[in-house]
Amino acid sequence: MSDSHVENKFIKGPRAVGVVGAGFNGGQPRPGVEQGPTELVKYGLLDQLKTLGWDVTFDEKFPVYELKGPEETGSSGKLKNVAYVSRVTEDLANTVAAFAEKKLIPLTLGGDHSLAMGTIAGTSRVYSNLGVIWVDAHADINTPESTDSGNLHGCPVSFLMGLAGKVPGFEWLQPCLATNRLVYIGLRSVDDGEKKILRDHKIKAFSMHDVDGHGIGRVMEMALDYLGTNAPIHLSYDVDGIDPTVIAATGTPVRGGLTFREGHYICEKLYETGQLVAMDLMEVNPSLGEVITEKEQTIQVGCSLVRAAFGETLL
Ligand SMILES: NC(=[NH2+])NCCC[C@H](N)C(=O)O
Ligand SMILES: [Mn+2]
Ligand SMILES: [Mn+2]
Repeated sequence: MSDSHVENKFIKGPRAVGVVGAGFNGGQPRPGVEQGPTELVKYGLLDQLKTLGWDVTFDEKFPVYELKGPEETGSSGKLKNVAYVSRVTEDLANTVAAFAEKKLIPLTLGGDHSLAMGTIAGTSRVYSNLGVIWVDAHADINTPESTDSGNLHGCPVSFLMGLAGKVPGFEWLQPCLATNRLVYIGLRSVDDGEKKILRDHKIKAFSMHDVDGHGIGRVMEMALDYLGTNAPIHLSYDVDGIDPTVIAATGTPVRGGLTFREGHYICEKLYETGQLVAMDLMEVNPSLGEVITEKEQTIQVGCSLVRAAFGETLL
């Protein structure tokens, strides 16, 4: 059993977490995800952290972000809500950076995953050589050109890496994450354009196929090896990385995901390393949950098995 008081390599002194409630849904079309932080807090998350011996500071400034006006819903090319996402993520970057500077571990509760533009931009201001572990069914690395949906929660990684080019409205966000400072775990729904980006930039990715093949223990070992034992690590956790039989209330569920244990092992292992300096918990949408009939399920699984046999999940 590991000691529950592992010393953090980067944050000495009191164990303090800065919780940011980021109730925001502008990076995708499904309402409800803005209630994620409120529900997590209502369920007792803050008290649970305190019970574990953490000093908890809760930023209550933005329980739910509000659209300022119609100009924020305007699109730019294929991208939707550019002004809205830009304003909120810039704000979030400042909030997260302020916590990190004060030696708190920022824990951002989403909200949709476009928020990671803000959280990772924020921590990268404070920590050099930051590594990111991105747990997700999706790669979220679409560019303004490659995106089909135009939803910005499918794009944060390309924005952070500077692969999106200069996006009007996003002048505040400068490239702050090198292509070799990120590792994905759990991928299984990656768009063709994204696969090309991953290959072209040799981005480190452990798909579900890799998790099956190596086991989650070995995958974490390789991920940590890759980022380095002396690097601060930001964990950006999209709950849809976990299987929908476990996590149903999320906007873009994909079957065949991490088990309950695999999902937890990632967090436990990171804690053990003492390298975790920030965490996001994203895409919790309390208003969702899916019920489908047996007939639909059979057709869906049949198609999905055929697609798997024909290369769909190959990166
Ligand atoms: N954070 C997420 N759940 N992202 C889902 C992205 C899905 C798809 N790749 C898109 O670009 O729209
Ligand atoms: Mn996802
Ligand atoms: Mn995501």
